[in-house]
Amino acid sequence: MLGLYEVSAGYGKTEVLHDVSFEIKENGIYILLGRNGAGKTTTLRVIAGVLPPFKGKIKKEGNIGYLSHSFALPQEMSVKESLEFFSQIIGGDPNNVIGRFHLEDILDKRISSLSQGQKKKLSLAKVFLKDYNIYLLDEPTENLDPILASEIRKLIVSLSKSKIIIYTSHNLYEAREIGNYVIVIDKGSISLFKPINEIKLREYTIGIRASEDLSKILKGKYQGDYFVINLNDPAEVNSIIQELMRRNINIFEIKEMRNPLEDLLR
Ligand SMILES: Nc1ncnc2c1ncn2[C@@H]1O[C@H](COP(=O)(O)OP(=O)(O)OP(=O)(O)O)[C@@H](O)[C@H]1O
Repeated sequence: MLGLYEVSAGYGKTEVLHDVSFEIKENGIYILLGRNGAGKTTTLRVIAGVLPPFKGKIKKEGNIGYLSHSFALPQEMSVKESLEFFSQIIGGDPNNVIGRFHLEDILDKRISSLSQGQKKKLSLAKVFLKDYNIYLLDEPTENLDPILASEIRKLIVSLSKSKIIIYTSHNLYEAREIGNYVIVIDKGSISLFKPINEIKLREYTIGIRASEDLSKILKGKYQGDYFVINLNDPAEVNSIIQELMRRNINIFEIKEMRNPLEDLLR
């Protein structure tokens, strides 16, 4: 369980979060969305306890693992030394994370010489050294190659059955793929807190490039080369493809034109 009750917070005299309230009782992945500077990182910092709020109450049951955006790794240590150091402080066995986060080849490298993605892998390894009840993950897949990003998403999805995970991301496709709930923060205030399914189902827009004029066959309109169709459910794509194939129309391309989550940030 995690609850924020009329929490205001900021830096110096500047208030960044204004009366933020929400309660999380169910396990799952809560995607925290918002424009740059909206207050996502500040929200996570307040929950993690590294930034004391100006006012309000925070209730947390269980321990918290925090993947910070700006976590300072010990630059002079090697990857291996840093993992041993973290495990002495917070517990856990480095051997359990070395393979999981593909750190084998960089164990002897100094942290100061790592790429951004390698640093991210190490920061993730630190968070997953130990088992927590609540995970706060600030852009966990940023700077990762697509293979590792996909593995991290799978790991997070499998964990989410028994954990509360708050996840910030600017990747709306990723958010849609793995999120159970979406929390939108707009200029320091919560503007939406909803199951992601309800948002997914609202509208789905695809564009089709094909060998024939589709306006005589389907409901929609042309935008450039693409015939654009609004669907209520992504599964409707299947019947459209079948219909076009039945008419011997060649489909060159089908793409998603707009992600419904985008609308939440406007
Ligand atoms: N250490 C700090 N000192 C002063 N102001 C800060 C500090 N950190 C953040 N801010 C300000 O607080 C506001 C919210 O920042 P925050 O990092 O929480 O936003 P965010 O939603 O995580 O943004 P982004 O998507 O760009 O990472 C911004 O206006 C930012 O300039």
